[in-house]
Amino acid sequence: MLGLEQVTVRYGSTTAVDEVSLEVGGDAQVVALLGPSGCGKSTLLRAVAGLEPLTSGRVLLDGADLARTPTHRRGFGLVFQDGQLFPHRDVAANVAFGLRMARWDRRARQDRVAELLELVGLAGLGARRPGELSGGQAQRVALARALAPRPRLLLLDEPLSALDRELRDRLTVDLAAVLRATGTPALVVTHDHAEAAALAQRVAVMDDGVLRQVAPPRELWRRPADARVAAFLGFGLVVDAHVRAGVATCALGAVAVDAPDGPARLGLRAESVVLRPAGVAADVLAATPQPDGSSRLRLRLGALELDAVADEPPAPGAQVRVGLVPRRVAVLAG
Ligand SMILES: Nc1ncnc2c1ncn2[C@@H]1O[C@H](COP(=O)(O)OP(=O)(O)OP(=O)(O)O)[C@@H](O)[C@H]1O
Repeated sequence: MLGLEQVTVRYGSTTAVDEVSLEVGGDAQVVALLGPSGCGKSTLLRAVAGLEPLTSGRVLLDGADLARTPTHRRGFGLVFQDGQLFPHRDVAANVAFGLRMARWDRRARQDRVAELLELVGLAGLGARRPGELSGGQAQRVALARALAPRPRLLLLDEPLSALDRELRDRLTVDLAAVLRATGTPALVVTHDHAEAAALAQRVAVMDDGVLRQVAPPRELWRRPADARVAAFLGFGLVVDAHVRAGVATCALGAVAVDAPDGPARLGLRAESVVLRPAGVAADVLAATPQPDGSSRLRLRLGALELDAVADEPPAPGAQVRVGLVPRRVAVLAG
């Protein structure tokens, strides 16, 4: 179990990481660190790896302080965005690198390399050079290399972000399966919501060096801590509502929510709002076609402007009736 206790990293007058406390392992085997560019995600990961000195705070592994343990003695596996494979060694030698360092004997190395290449779906490619691999294959090799010496923790910094969307979606599924299969605790830095939700049991939202919220993905997207976290998670609009007996009433009508009676704030994204024959009237300001044939609408409803999705695109200037989809509406916690 990795434990961060009030970890702070400063560069001169910039506080890149500000008193972050977090646990990785146990029932949160994979934790995703999600946040906008420049919020301090990479700095935190580098601090855990021992590549960045802490200004204050502690990094603990199974209760032991790592302050005096250099990077190569921490037993962590690292994977970066661009793989950073050794270009002059073949795939098998890349995967075997950590095993050589740890003085595994030849036979054990060969077996482990074969096992890892199989695990990441590259069996038979051991003799290839990195230059002969696709981007996706190279990232799989980087993952195999990091996992080979049975690390105590995996640190992944945007491991899939250099890949195109389709490949990335496929590799996300594979990466989740590999992490589950090996049971290795992992801290994954990403700015991709779908990737965070697919990989992690817990998502930590970081902003301006501070952890704003740590929660399982489902809970995070249903109950963001505040308007700032909600906005980062894609809830572009926050509306006031009143809850009674599990039903919230707001400018967009009534919607079932899991919240106590009283005032509440609802986070809405385009997918939260759909056309409903008996819904609330709104004017269409614009309709943008989506790749799947649906449309994204910009609507005006009284003083509000909001986004919605529609299967059939209405003409700009038309009036539509809209309502809310319960499971796509967030209730802000604060
Ligand atoms: N070596 C450094 N010296 C000075 N400032 C740095 C250094 N590394 C990072 N910073 C600053 O610390 C802050 C956090 O940077 P960091 O790279 O951790 O963010 P990030 O969330 O990983 O961003 P991105 O998603 O763009 O990679 C930024 O303001 C950055 O400019």
